[in-house]
Amino acid sequence: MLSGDVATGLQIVHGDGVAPGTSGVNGITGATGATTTVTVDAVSAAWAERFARALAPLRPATSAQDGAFGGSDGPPTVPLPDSARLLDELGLARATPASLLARWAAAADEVPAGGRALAVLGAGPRGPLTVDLAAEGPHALIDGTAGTGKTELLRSFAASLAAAERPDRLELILVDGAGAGSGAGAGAGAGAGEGLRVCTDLPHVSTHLVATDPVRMREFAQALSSELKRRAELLGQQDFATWHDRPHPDDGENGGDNDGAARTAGAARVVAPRPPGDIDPPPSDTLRTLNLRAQRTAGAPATRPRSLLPRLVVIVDDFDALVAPALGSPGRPAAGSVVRALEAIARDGARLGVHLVVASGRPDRTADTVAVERAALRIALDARPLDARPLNTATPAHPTAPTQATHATHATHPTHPGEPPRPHTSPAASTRSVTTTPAAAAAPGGDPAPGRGRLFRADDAAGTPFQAGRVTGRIPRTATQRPTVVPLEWRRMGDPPARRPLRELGNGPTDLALLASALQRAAQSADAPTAPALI
Ligand SMILES: Nc1ncnc2c1ncn2[C@@H]1O[C@H](COP(=O)(O)OP(=O)(O)OP(=O)(O)O)[C@@H](O)[C@H]1O
Repeated sequence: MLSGDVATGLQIVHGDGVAPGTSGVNGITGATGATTTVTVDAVSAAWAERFARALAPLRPATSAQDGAFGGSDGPPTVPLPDSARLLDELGLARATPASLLARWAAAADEVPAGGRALAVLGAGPRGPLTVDLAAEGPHALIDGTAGTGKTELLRSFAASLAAAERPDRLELILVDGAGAGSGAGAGAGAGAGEGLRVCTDLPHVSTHLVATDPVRMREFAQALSSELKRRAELLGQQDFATWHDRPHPDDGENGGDNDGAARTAGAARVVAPRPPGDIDPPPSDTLRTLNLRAQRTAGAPATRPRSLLPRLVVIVDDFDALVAPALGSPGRPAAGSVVRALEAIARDGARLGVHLVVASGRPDRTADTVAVERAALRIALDARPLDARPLNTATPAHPTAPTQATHATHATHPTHPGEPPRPHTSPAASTRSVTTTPAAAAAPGGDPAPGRGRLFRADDAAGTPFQAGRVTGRIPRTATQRPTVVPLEWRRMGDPPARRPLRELGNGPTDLALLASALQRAAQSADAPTAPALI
């Protein structure tokens, strides 16, 4: 019973819950008479409302009601937006060098040896959805039919990896497996048709290969294999994190002229760091292995301390076009060598601090590859909910996940021109990839939104839905003070406030350009050298 002008007097009457009308205290029915009197804090209605709203989104950690409250098997806690801006999900709506430096500094303090490999994929049911390649990978696979947003997600992957860690601790290598400008998504929006090239201004990117020139492709494959060898020799018996965890007396002190033999006692021979790449421009349009590092750091020291062994993430678009190149495609003669180098990463990369992130539009061509088999993180891009997909495509992504009636889709592999016949795919292999037949891209009742997907971690067969963050959208117009009115169900009262729909500036710079510029300035002021180009 609450009394007083602002209801601060509280009398607890201990009742027995019996029928109404029996004797009680102060007219309380069903009470036995025992009372406790307390004085409660006076709070204003506004305070109470704020408190209630703050509590409303909280859910029991484990509860029988998990399903109702959006536990892992239940409905999403927050409905996914139709589109998401990567910079918002990163908390970098105004990407500034200072905000990036703060992030990198936090990473240096908190992260286990070897540095961060964190990527924000986009908006998930409980806020930004993040994957950690170091802890949950080491490798990731993105499956999706044409136009579902694979290239854009790879770009966002690269951008958010870069936002999380300094360029001297994280290096990115980009491969456009089908050549830039191919694919159904090549026609619209900023960066359309450019493949991963739009990411080359990120200071973390050392090398960008477009798989159209056999000579450069072979050079690339050889250089990548040499890099793995260099790392294996440098690390000896240790793994990447252990190596970084050990004291490095020459770190940053003498520019690496001491090969660190003492600190790596017991380690194998220490090999020279990669030489910086040449500074010649790419000889032709189709031959696009850019020497980015040399262009950006003209005048920088030619080598870096040997102890600077960054984590390396190799991001590959159109992996299927490398595995089964089309007849007559210019890169076809050398595609096998690139695939073999990538597969060496899939096999040995974990210990060497090298990660592989591949996107495939044709799981029937890539399901049997080591790169796909070793991908512990799997992303299926498909706009429709799982229950709206044909049975043979609604496949649990992870090999250890229970399988459904899924074997029909890829029961046989087409043999591509020039390829030896391949063995009949086992049912298990056919469930390794997550995507769908080409027809699955069309949702009933309209086009699916690109970027809608589901992340499958090793221990999560059901997967987590998300809307991929877009990073090549134009910087949105600045916010106005106009109120936004949105209908809200009462069950959603505790959700974070709805965001105003984005209105992009027609021809302004893209978010990616904004972020890359801020990253470059941050890298410069942090004196964070990046790896030399691979070739
Ligand atoms: N997360 C996203 N949000 C909004 N639009 C997106 C998103 N991802 C992709 N798009 C748009 O969808 C179209 C196709 O995207 P993208 O090229 O990344 O698809 P894709 O799966 O790589 O296609 P393809 O296999 O044909 O190369 C592009 O116009 C792109 O701008």
